[in-house]
Amino acid sequence: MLHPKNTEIYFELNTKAKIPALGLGTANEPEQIPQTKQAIKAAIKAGYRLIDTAWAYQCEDRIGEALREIFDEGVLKREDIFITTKVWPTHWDIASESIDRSLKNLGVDYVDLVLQHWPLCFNRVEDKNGVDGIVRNPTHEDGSPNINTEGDYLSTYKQLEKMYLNKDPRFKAIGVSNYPVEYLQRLLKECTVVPALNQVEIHPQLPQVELREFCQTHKIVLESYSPFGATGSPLNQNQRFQALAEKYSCTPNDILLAYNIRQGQVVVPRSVNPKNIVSNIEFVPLAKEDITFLTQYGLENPMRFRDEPFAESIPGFRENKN
Ligand SMILES: NC(=O)C1=CN([C@@H]2O[C@H](COP(=O)(O)OP(=O)(O)OC[C@H]3O[C@@H](n4cnc5c(N)ncnc54)[C@H](OP(=O)(O)O)[C@@H]3O)[C@@H](O)[C@H]2O)C=CC1
Ligand SMILES: O=C1O[C@H](CO)[C@@H](O)[C@@H]1O
Repeated sequence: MLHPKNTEIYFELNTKAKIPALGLGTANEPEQIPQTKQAIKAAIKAGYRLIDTAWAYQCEDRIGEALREIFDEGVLKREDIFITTKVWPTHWDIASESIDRSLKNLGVDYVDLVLQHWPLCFNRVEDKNGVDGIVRNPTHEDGSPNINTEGDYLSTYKQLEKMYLNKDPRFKAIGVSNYPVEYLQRLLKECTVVPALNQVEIHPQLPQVELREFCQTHKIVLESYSPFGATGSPLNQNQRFQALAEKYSCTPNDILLAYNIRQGQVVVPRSVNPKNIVSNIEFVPLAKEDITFLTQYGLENPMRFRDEPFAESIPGFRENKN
């Protein structure tokens, strides 16, 4: 049977815009940041049309360089690529400035989606070695996160909402990231614009069943980050996923991508390896019973791979750490 490639599948946001099911993640390790430009070019050549980035990844300028060269070739235009960027908690009270900075770095007039990166407020600490002169993850002397205790995490989304309602031309849709159900419930009570998307860690060992049901009810697209368990792709070593890969004659990574895409979830695997970038476009028709099996396995053996000390206060983040 003929199947589409992952890059040929699109989902719909509550704005009616189409979002590709597969995108390229760009939270590269610091030593890999210089490889971002070639990774973007390899991905676009392979058919990717979604780039997931953020001010905090320190690679938006390299994505901008790649896009300039791609657009100069004259085959693809800005509107052919879906770009997501995010507002980091250091910019929780200056979301508009953060968007300006990202657009300048990326060299584009607008992004398709802007997300609040984390429901947290950091104090801004200046340091010439920081990102644009700002410490990305500020901490106190004892190492604990330097949270602005007066700040309200919902304030960032409210700023995005106000700009969106004023038809700000710098972005087409707004959303959130790392929001648990409790925070979404509060957001829906206090805001009128339903987030188009919530980006969270999702894979068979963190199936996010409750969040998934909530987002489905409210027509919020879920997007999976760390689909392979982050750096080194540790999930592809899991024997259960390897056994399923044998059944479908594919790789465990293909199973992990299909787990999301087959459930209507956008997925943004990261790679700077052109071979892996190309291989990740292979679609696998993972059957319903195998998705159920994987989810059940995850409910019994939950594991969160992206552990951030600053996320301790967010409901759900303390449990199941790798
Ligand atoms: N909103 C948020 O808070 C967060 C968002 N994200 C987003 O999600 C993206 C993905 O998550 P991330 O945590 O980076 O990690 P992933 O789960 O995507 O794993 C990345 C690792 O998988 C490897 N890999 C990729 N493809 C293959 C393959 N086919 N076979 C074997 N190994 C492979 C990569 O190595 P190689 O380069 O050698 O291919 C890399 O080491 C991020 O880049 C970012 O855009 C991530 C974390 C938090
Ligand atoms: O999106 C993200 O990626 C990083 C790693 O750079 C993580 O902290 C953040 O939420």
